[in-house]
Amino acid sequence: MLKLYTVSAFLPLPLLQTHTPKPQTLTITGPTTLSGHLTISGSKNSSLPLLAATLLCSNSSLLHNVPTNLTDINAMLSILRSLGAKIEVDIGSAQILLNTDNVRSVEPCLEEMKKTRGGFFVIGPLLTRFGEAVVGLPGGCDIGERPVDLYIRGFRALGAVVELRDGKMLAHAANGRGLVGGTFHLDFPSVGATETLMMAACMADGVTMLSNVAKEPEVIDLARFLNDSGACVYGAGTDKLLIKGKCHLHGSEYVVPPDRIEAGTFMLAAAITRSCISISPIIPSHLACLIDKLKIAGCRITQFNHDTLEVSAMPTNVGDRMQGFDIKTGPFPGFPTDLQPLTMALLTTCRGSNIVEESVFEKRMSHVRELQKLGADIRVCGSTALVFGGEKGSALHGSRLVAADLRGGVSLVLAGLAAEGTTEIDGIAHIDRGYENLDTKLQLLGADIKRLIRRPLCL
Ligand SMILES: CC(=O)N[C@H]1[C@@H](OP(=O)(O)OP(=O)(O)OC[C@H]2O[C@@H](n3ccc(=O)[nH]c3=O)[C@H](O)[C@@H]2O)O[C@H](CO)[C@@H](O)[C@@H]1O
Ligand SMILES: C=C(OP(=O)(O)O)C(=O)O
Repeated sequence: MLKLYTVSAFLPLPLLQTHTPKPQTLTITGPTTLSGHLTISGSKNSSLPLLAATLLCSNSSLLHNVPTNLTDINAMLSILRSLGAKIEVDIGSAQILLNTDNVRSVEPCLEEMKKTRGGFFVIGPLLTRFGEAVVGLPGGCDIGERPVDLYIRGFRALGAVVELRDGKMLAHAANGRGLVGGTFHLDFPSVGATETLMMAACMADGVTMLSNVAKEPEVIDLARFLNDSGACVYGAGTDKLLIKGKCHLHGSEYVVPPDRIEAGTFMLAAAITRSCISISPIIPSHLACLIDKLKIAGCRITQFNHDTLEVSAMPTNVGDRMQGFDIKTGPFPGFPTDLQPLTMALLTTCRGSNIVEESVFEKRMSHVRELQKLGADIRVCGSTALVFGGEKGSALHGSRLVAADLRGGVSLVLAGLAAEGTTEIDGIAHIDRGYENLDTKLQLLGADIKRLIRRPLCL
């Protein structure tokens, strides 16, 4: 079996992928210096629960600034369509119009469910709207065990009978009618469980009190959309939610905010390449932790207007030895776990021995082995990594790598931008789940990065 490679500049992903996409490879030639301005897409992790929440709303809902060129978003749209939702996507204006009035099914397509963790959000709206739901257990990045115990116990607190069977969660209202308000304390402030239980409680009969909930900006977005649609959700952004159930929610319009993780990714890209770029729109308070760390490293971060940041990591700002720093991930407002692998890539090029502690997911270290192939000196013990940059930071060199998950995959792209020579990265379907046109955006900033489609040739 021989393989042929063909080059394509930018391949928009089809809206509905009915076929298995051909394996693709990113090839990066470094080291690169980036410059210019970049527009940040709408947030994937806000869009996914918002799309699910439209199952609670009568008439049409209109979402603006949705990152429509993500496989995660397209899998979510397929899941909603499999339930009977009518959906119109305007790719050019990043708008999605949804009407779920004709939804009758409580069991979304199992195959589509396997493609995205976000698809599991539909269980909350389905259970509260129809009194029952049968939903495949969530997929998503392989970064830990990712159990669903908080969802199960939360639904039970709202009067549901829940069991796991044949890779699915089966839930129905114990009273045969619908969910009822209840009280539930989350052992850990899980983002997905908070959002799912919030949606379920919106149409439960009575008042629900959820404590130790997630405070992530995406939770606040969902609460805003639900309240705009007639729900009564109080306390979003604090660790307690009080939700008064309503019999009826109506459609509304919502503008998805910029993706804080994509913004952080490009800030780190500027830092690792010792470049100066600007990005907008962003909400600086969503990135406070990263901004603080980059300032410690010596980067100059300047805010223009309310939504534009310039990140300068030019040698004139940071010297030729960027200062390292330690990080410990945690729920918002802590350091985002989604930026941990990318920050680790930067730290390999910084001075000193720096500690990266992953406290949210127990298995989010798969990028380490690949970064080591580039010459990085990293030692891992459990969920903690020690990154040795030495006096100057490691000098990375190109290699052939495999992305094993979304953010781990993009950490390899960042390292490839800084490495001497050519880096090839396979497994980029993981990256396409969560980054719109990453290669095209980096090209616009001056990176030498190409997407290759691998066509196996059988002789
Ligand atoms: C689509 C989406 O928004 N994904 C984000 C969401 O994932 P997701 O919602 O899956 O992450 P969670 O906040 O639920 O997970 C945090 C921790 O809680 C644990 N847990 C969760 C639920 C449960 O029932 N039991 C349990 O033990 C998980 O195993 C993990 O260790 O938040 C994560 C943490 O910010 C981000 O990395 C993901 O990008
Ligand atoms: C882990 C992520 O996504 P998911 O929760 O969908 O696996 C992510 O966005 O980094």
